Amino acid sequence: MSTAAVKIEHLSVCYGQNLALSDVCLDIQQGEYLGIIGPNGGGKTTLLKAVLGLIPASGGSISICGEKAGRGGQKMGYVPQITAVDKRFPISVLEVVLTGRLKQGLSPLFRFGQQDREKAYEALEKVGIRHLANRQTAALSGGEFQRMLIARALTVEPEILILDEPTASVDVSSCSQIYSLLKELNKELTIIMVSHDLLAVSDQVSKLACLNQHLLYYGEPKLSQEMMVHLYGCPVELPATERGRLF
Ligand SMILES: Nc1ncnc2c1ncn2[C@@H]1O[C@H](COP(=O)(O)OP(=O)(O)OP(=O)(O)O)[C@@H](O)[C@H]1O
Repeated sequence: MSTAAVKIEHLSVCYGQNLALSDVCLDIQQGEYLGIIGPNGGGKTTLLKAVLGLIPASGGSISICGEKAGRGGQKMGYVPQITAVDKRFPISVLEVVLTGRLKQGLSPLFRFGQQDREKAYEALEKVGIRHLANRQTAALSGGEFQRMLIARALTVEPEILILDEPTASVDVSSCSQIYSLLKELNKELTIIMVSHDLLAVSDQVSKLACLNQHLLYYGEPKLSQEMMVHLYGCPVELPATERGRLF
């Protein structure tokens, strides 16, 4: 049997006295496309950050392809949830994508090399915005901006792509383009995506996790009204495609 891409065992994470995650166990297989849903404050971002080794576990453990999380050399690309951007900040698309190549412990004299530029252009090509390389980020649409962030994550040549609400503030047509791109990338990469978009989650992913401090569900991407009440504490309008296959 192959090693799990991400193995989470009895994970808990606290911020001071605030318990954000409690006893979460999850085995994410290589090649999986996992969607994570849950209410605001349910611990979704915290789970992603713990997997990335950005915050410590208070209890339990996480391993990535058999290695303890947080060790150097683990191939994960991260598309963070960006809620506010200062549009006046003068930076081009290529410059943002290149920041994905930055490593820890850089000298002040560091300059990006030819290989960094090649990787950045390759990533831009992959997400379909190479032609925007020299454009200022302030002049991008919401969908183009998200593609740029995905390109940035791809420059580390990840085996696992982790995305936190990649379609927040993106219109319907750009959303569907981003989901097509993710489907394509999933042919080569394991994907873990947090989303509030229930239609996307039920339609796009291969596995679904429902998180509200505890892991309430992990399995086939089917949504039920019972599950929604359990997760959100009230009935939720399910997408039309889901209503047709309620279980
Ligand atoms: N840096 C922090 N310091 C203290 N508490 C935090 C910190 N980050 C998150 N929390 C708390 O941890 C809990 C989980 O937050 P988290 O951001 O992981 O939830 P989420 O499910 O991603 O929420 P959302 O859907 O709103 O993005 C919340 O109660 C939040 O207030």
